[in-house]
Amino acid sequence: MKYQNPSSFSHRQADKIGVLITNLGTPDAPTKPALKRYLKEFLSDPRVVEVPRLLWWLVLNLVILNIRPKRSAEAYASVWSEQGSPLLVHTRNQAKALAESLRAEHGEQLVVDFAMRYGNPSIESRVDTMLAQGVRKLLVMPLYPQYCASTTASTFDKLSEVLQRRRWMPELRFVTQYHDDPGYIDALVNKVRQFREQYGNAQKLIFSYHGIPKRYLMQGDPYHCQCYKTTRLVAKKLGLSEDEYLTTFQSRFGREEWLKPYTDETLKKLAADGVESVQVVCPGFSADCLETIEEIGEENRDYFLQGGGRSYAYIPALNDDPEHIQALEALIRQNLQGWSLNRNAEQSESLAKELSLQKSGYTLN
Ligand SMILES: C=CC1=C(C)c2cc3[nH]c(cc4nc(cc5[nH]c(cc1n2)c(C)c5CCC(=O)O)C(CCC(=O)O)=C4C)c(C)c3C=C
Ligand SMILES: [Fe+2]
Ligand SMILES: [Fe+2]
Repeated sequence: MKYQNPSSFSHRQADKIGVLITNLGTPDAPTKPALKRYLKEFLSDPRVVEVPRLLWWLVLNLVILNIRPKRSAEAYASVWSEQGSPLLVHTRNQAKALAESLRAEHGEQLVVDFAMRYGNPSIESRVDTMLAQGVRKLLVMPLYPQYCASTTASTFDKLSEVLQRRRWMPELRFVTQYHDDPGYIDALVNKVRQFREQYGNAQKLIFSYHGIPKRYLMQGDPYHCQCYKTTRLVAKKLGLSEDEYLTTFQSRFGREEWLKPYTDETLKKLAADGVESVQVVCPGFSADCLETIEEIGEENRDYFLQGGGRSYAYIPALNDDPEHIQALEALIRQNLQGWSLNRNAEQSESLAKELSLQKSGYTLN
């Protein structure tokens, strides 16, 4: 069937509102075959690698997927816990905390879940579960504070690809960014403050964001500007002067130029210039993952300390900190406005009355 319906659909279901938070995704296991599957899906996305398809197919399948999975599997193994990949664990906890606080107020009418753009749990599986539960209004919120076509728009592509194959699509809302949201900014400010109260200050606070090719910025992607604005708002609230903080970009991939200054080169230079202490915060990552724990927490620490620096600290992501959950909850409420959450009994009735199938002689499976 070209257009599918959820198998458990029933006209007797009351309408529900769904909130789906998403993140990038992660391999199913820290192994070479799992990494090959994950990287193939991720790096085949034309929103991520904007290169002519045939050329990229050859490079990806003949070179990258024969080299990278082994190296990446080793890196993932170093951050993996008993519960799984950090990104999966934190995102699951975020969804659980949001479900608890939102459902405490709105009850069964609201369904909260999470999905991953690549790998599992897939957007397709979670959207189908929601449709089967009777979700007729769906709010999707990718946990990328700064908009980027490679992440935010790619999530929308996937969502619309799934819904293109469904008979009954829900009403839809999609959050594209929250880089300057006051709740998000305050959560970051307090995270840095609390860290500094406990461990003391550093000469420099580095705001490190995931990089993208510079080409994407030149072609109009607002990501770079939104990163700088997040930094500026946080630094201002912290009362930092211009020489006390920096914005940098990490996680380069491939040979072309990415957004500069690069985090690793900056840390090497700071050490060489005699800076003794730095703290690094990664506001673009709503959850700790390989790129923060291993790349910032370990690899870049080594660059700085081996280059002559004396003190290096990574300030963890907001993860499921109560203040982060509150900020996300406020954003969700804001975006649910007008979707009546406290419907009266009459409105909550199912479609069973209007479509009295038995009476008209139809049966639906
Ligand atoms: C190839 C190009 C890539 C672009 C463009 C890119 C943009 C981008 N990525 C994130 C967030 C994350 N990326 C993560 C891992 C990761 N990213 C790339 C490549 C690009 N990212 C690769 C190949 C990998 C896999 C890891 C590896 O093999 O080295 C992660 C971590 C996932 C995890 O499981 O822990 C996140 C999160 C953003 C926000 C972004 C653009 C703004
Ligand atoms: Fe990435
Ligand atoms: Fe900019």
